[in-house]
Amino acid sequence: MAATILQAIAAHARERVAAAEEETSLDALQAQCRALGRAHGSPFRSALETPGLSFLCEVKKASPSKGVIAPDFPYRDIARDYQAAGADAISCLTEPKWFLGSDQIFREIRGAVSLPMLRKDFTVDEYQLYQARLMGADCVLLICALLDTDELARYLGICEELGLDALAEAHDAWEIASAVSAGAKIIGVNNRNLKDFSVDFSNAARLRDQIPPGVLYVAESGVRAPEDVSALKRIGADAVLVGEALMRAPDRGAMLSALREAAR
Ligand SMILES: O=P(O)(O)OC[C@@H](O)[C@@H](O)c1c[nH]c2ccccc12
Repeated sequence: MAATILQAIAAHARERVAAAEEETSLDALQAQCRALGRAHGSPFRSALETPGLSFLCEVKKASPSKGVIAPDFPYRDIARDYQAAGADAISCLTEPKWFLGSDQIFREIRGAVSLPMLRKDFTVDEYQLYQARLMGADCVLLICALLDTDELARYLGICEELGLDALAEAHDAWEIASAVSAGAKIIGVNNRNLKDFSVDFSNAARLRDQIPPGVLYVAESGVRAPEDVSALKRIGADAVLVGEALMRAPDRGAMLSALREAAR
């Protein structure tokens, strides 16, 4: 079977971890985290728990399916615009090869806004969880298609120790069941299939009932217009993750305001 792009991205993530470990060992990273102490307060989770639909706004220069989305990429200004227009949290891609993100971009945005931040990367190693804590992330992404239930549970345990929230991302009922049994408290259902990048906007709605009460529910990808937001609000999503539509908008603040209006 031909390797999917997801597998290629994951393999590259493993190489990135190996290269980073040459510089700083896992032990050293863990010691730095201990010195920093556990993060307090779960601001990411709290942002989702507030009544109404929360907006997770993504800072993303490129993607494997679309190539470069934002040639001009004033990422700090973009994050500030999101914050000014009422975003509840920011999702920042740090994957360098396909999404043209970086840890440095994350850190700079962290310094520019006060909103909770999701470090969006392809978690394949616990090393990345400690990295996330040290770059000031409030939440990490755990993609169920890359991790079995035991790994998910182990990573969720490390996140708990570090005081990080975790967004477990699923694409089908089976992956949701895995996330639930691993103990995920925030589950995202992606409308985009990461194996072939096709987007089926009804996916998040169709799988809504699979998410148990008490687990926060994030609908991800393919939100283009106010009516998409209203549809996700109707099914009782706690949050929506919007990337490309905001990144391409000539006036990002105005676009976010229009989307938020549709969620009222
Ligand atoms: O740009 P969109 O269609 O609004 O989608 C945003 C976000 O959901 C998408 O970037 C995403 C969802 N899950 C991911 C996992 C890895 C990288 C990216 C993603």
